[in-house]
Amino acid sequence: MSRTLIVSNRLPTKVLRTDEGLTFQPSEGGLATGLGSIYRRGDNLWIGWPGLFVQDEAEEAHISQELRADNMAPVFLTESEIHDFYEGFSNGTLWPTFHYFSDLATYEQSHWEAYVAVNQKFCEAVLAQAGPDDTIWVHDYQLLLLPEMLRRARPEAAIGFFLHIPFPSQELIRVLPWRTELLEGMLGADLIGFHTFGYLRHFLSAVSHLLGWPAQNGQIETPTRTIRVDAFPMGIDYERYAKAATSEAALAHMAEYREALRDTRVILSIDRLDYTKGIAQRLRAFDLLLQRYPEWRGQVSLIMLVVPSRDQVAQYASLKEEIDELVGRINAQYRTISWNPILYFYRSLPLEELVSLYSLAEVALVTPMRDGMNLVAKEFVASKVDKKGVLILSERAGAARELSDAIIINPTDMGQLAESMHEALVMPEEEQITRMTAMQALVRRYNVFSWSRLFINQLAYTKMKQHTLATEMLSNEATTQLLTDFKASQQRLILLDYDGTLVPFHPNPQRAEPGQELRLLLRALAELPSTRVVIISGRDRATLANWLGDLPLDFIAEHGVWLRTAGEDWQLFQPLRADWKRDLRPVLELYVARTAGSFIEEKDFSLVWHYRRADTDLGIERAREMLSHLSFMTANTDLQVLEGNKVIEIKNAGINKGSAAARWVERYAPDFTLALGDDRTDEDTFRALPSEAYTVRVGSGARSLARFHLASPIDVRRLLRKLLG
Ligand SMILES: O=P(O)(O)OC[C@H]1O[C@H](O[C@H]2O[C@H](CO)[C@@H](O)[C@H](O)[C@H]2O)[C@H](O)[C@@H](O)[C@@H]1O
Ligand SMILES: O=c1ccn([C@@H]2O[C@H](COP(=O)(O)OP(=O)(O)O)[C@@H](O)[C@H]2O)c(=O)[nH]1
Ligand SMILES: [Mg+2]
Repeated sequence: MSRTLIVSNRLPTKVLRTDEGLTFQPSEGGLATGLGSIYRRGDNLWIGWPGLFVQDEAEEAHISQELRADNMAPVFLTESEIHDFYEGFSNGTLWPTFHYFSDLATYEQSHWEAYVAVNQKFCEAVLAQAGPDDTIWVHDYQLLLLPEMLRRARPEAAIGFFLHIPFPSQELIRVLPWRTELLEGMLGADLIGFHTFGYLRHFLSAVSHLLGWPAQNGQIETPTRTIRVDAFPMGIDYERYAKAATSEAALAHMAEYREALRDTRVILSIDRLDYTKGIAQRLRAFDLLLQRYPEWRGQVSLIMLVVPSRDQVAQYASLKEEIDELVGRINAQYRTISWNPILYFYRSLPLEELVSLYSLAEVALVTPMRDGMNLVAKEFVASKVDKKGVLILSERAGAARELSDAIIINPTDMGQLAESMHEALVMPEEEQITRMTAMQALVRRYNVFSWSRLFINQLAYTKMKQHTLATEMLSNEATTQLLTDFKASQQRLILLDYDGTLVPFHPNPQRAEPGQELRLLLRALAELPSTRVVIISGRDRATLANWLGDLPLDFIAEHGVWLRTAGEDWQLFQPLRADWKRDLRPVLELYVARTAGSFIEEKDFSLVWHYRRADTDLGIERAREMLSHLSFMTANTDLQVLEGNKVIEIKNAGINKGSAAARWVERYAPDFTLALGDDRTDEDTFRALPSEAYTVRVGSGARSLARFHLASPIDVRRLLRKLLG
């Protein structure tokens, strides 16, 4: 039976070493609490780190056995892995970078090496568990390399990846020395999920700027695969919180707290200790509230629960000191014998106590500087059974995209924060209920179960589409058949596109020379008996002649405008005009001036605008503009505007690679035809050939008229070498 394997750095259970021996406790943090409710459903398995350094094999065996019974498989980390991978690269490099705290980030080669090694360790742990039909769902920034590692070991596996933290602007990603590896690591997945559309957009822009792979309709095309990307805002186990809020235990706690607090009103703040959560800023804003509105002194207390987290990382330890100091100062300044401004707890609490705090508080103050989602905000909403209470929420938490009925604030605007607390404290009950009702409907409906169902279904759908849409890979069997047919044939025709097919793209087109190895290969092919090898390219004839003209090859240049049979002169496909260039060249020049990095290539009977070296987004934008501009200018002429890979070409209509290829078929009547090409213009060739021809599209999984697919120029050359026998 197929299962889902959840893979994350932290397991939902953490093991602690206490005086009484090992104890097992629920983990804190949104990933563990959020997903904790779903993995037990069905026969699923969760693979991850149990949160401590294990001393010996006996301890390891004991922990494995205990966790196994609860559908968990532990990955143990050594002390130095915890230091370099977890505290170092994950929480000292990636966490600050992805939360826009780049100045706190460290860049240590040894931490990076540990990150690679631990991702590899996770890869082996997954491979040891995963059956061929299992779905693998990898989570979060500690495992960015894992999808690609798994992909290499299991090319066909269904692999999903979800990022729980923000994905920042590509300006921050590009600072990372290992940015390429990290992005490529994620792209090993079939489906990549983010909490918000904003994070998704940043990711697509990073992939397009830093790797050069464009996206369309939520899909990224790499040279070898198509990857789906989407936003899936994570939810919570709504009923668990709603039920817990009315449980006997929670009601008992509530009564106890209420008695101790008498009629003091409560503002609540709950987070892991983290500089991204804006805890210190929140304290200063509370101070400001008491200054601006002295009437709240003695009336309102801030209950602040801070859960210990990552205390071995330097910035976390110093933040703890700052908070201690601030709480001390504010309390010392305002407290009275019967009233404490801030009730500060530095520990974690069990669910019933947590929920009774949610119920008790009139206001929840969730004001992170940056937060992937923030589940505390949703848990507060779910726990408000009587629908009274106000949520103050940072616009920089993922949750703010959904919870628009909260009071949305900018967490750095101290004045706004203080005012929002006042506003919350005086908000009429009716308005509280209206807002809370709307938020509850949303949090109840888009809960953690629907979230995971949506992701897993989307992953299955993506996988299915990959199978049905992709042109068949040129398999070993198909290659064997191709070679047999080739040997048996009397007259062979081989049509080879140049860029993207025989050689990879180069940012400067004039630098994509063939090289000695390719030249030897082409010569050997052309010297086989009864074999015509044709270079069929959009390039100008001079360049092709310069690079390959001395070889016994035929040429189709400028997309079919110029033709040359080996040993003869160039001929025009048909008489053509070029006087239109005079009118259109200034238009292209205008776009060159407006698009840094773009340039014009002039051929005898066409003009090409190249934007491969321009900023990717600007290039796409200008290309769109140019297309509409040119379609207006070329209406009712016999010119054609053609879009290619980062180029726009204007040429005479009716002449293309297909019409030229047809001439060769007519002239030589081959009984074996092989055509290879990577671009839209090569589809004309594929269309023009008889159905028994071997047509092969090179590159990504785009739809093609070709019968087969090959991944890259490397595979093309490998195939051509096989023809030599
Ligand atoms: O494992 P730790 O180092 O102890 O840290 C705890 C977790 O913190 C982060 O949680 C995030 O996930 C939440 C759910 O998607 C989201 O609401 C929140 O905004 C994130 O910060 C981290 O991403 C997890 O990997 C950690 O386990
Ligand atoms: O004493 C506590 C306080 C909080 N939490 C949980 O920790 C999670 C925090 O998740 P959130 O998404 O708000 O932020 P993260 O810590 O993941 O960045 C929430 O589910 C809380 O219920 C907990 O388990 N014990
Ligand atoms: Mg090409």
